[in-house]
Amino acid sequence: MDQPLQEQIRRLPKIDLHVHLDGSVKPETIRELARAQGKALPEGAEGDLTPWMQIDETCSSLIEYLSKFDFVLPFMQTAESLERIAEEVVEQAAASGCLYVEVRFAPMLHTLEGLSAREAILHTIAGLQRGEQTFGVKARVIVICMRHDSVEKNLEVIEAARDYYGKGVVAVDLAGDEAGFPPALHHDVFELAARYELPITIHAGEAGGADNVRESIARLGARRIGHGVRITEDPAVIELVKSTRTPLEMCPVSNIQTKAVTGWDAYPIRLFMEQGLLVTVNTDNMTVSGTTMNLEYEMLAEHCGFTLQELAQLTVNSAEAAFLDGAEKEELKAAVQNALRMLGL
Ligand SMILES: O=c1[nH]cnc2c1ncn2[C@@H]1O[C@H](CO)[C@@H](O)[C@H]1O
Ligand SMILES: [Zn+2]
Repeated sequence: MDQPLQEQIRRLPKIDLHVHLDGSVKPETIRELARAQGKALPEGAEGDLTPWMQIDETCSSLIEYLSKFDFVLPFMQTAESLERIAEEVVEQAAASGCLYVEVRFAPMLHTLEGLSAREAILHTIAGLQRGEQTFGVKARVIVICMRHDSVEKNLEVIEAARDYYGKGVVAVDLAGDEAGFPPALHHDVFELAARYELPITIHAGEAGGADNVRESIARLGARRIGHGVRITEDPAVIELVKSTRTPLEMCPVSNIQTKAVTGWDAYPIRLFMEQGLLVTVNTDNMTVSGTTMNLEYEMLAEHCGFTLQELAQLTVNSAEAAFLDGAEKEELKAAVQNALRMLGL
């Protein structure tokens, strides 16, 4: 990529609304946590741990992509590890010029050694707050229900999220194996979330079809959609996303890796923008996908011909789509506009 454009992308303000905590752990941190926690790393994991944590070009599906998370989760079962990793996600976001991040994680995945779901949330918020103070990037939590978990377990997650709503938590989500566990299984869970007036985002239209997006908006009350790339399969769903002004949290590098689309040529981001959808661009998993916000924007410039103005518009969209309330949201929008003005954009 030509140097000046890369440099200009670095200076653009950015916002990451879709980044998983457990998919964004620095490899050196896992080595240090393993040592501190007295846990062995698998045989052969002597040098750089990146290959154990990052997917490569041979990835054929979301299922294969999700297998990478098994490596890190054993080291993310303590208060200290959650706080440190959360803080380091904010550090990485700062390095990519982010003004704001919404970091998501599934508390139940961190309860294997005695932490409760509430404690997992509390410590993740504490880590993000430390990161916010140190690196100057505002950071909030999205609490995830896993698709393969029972309704009872996910109702518990919603209860825990509710306790921290407005105290660091901004929304709830549904993630995991979309093809194996359709949205219909989770009606009761998101009905409770809606009753508590928790904002909802749902991973849909990634490893499943456009119907999952329709169902997530119409039946689960989703206010944003994670990915949504496969709404191309049904014009009526595109229309629904448009008429409800539902922002799409697109994650280009991840979507190419999980084969949600066949390749960059088929990546529908430009199509969605032309159709008037509110599109945002995010990392999904910085370590698993080997990406950063800077790299996502560079890829769009390189493969989809995005100009600097078009990239700037994506950040404006993200500020609009953020799960922040009144004054805080206005502040974020103003910060984006200020930063763009300083760049002459
Ligand atoms: O792109 C994705 N689609 C669906 N599920 C995902 C994706 N990325 C991560 N996770 C799942 O979310 C869990 C909590 O962060 C991760 O452990 C992973 O299983
Ligand atoms: Zn995701």
